[in-house]
Amino acid sequence: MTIKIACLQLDIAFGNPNENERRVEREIEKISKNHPDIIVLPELWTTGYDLTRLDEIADEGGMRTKAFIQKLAKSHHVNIVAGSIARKTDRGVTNTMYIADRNGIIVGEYSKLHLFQLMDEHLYLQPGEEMGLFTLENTQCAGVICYDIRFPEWIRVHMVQGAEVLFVVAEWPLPRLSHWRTLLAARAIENQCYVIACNRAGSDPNNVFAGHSLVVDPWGEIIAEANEEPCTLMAQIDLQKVREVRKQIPIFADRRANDYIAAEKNFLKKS
Ligand SMILES: O=C(O)CCC(=O)C(=O)O
Repeated sequence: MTIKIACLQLDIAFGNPNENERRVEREIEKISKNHPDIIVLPELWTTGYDLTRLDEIADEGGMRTKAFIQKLAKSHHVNIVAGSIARKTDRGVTNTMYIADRNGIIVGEYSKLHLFQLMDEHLYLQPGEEMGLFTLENTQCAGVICYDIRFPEWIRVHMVQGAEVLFVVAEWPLPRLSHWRTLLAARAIENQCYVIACNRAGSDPNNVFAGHSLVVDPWGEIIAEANEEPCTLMAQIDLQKVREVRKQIPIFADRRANDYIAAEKNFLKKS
């Protein structure tokens, strides 16, 4: 089964949800003419990293964003992995991804677990409490956000529960572009899954972002990659390839989870 993906590598207007919604609406309108099955947006696409103004600009309960992407998904009959947004909750603001299917139904949500101290996330945001598993096009998928890709054990927990495609949404800065490419390829190889990674383009008052959205196949080959400019990256993925690679080198059967847990417990007991 093949699935056509479009990653919208947007430049994000700093702290301006109205303008960002206009951009996303326009881009989705344009790209829908190519009939993608799944459209992916970057991290914090409504506000960017305007963290000091979250009181003003974060989305109360994610209500506005959910309604916005549900409407677009339904009217263009396309699945949307809607990057992430700053969401106000009872326990503070979370960095939250929503997923809408072709009928405009929210089929998943995930809030970033690992907060990135280098960009002050820990001062303004609360970590998520749930996993990022969801089903799209009859395929088990996982979604994580930016810094999360530095934590292979978190992604592994999703993969052992059957995920075949990993969506990564990001605002990854240019100085660490080489980490971005290497970490994404490593996550694909070690989990024998497709990795669909949508980064933002452009800059904000503190950072220049890397772009280079990319799609990696389960053998670790990069099958599509953007440059640093705003653009839409298109790719076709074939799920048969996941099954073939997993059959050829059966890492999920060969892994020794109980030994890892015992070794870690032992270490913790001693330390
Ligand atoms: O891990 C990194 O180098 C970048 C992470 C990041 O920019 C983020 O999580 O927003």
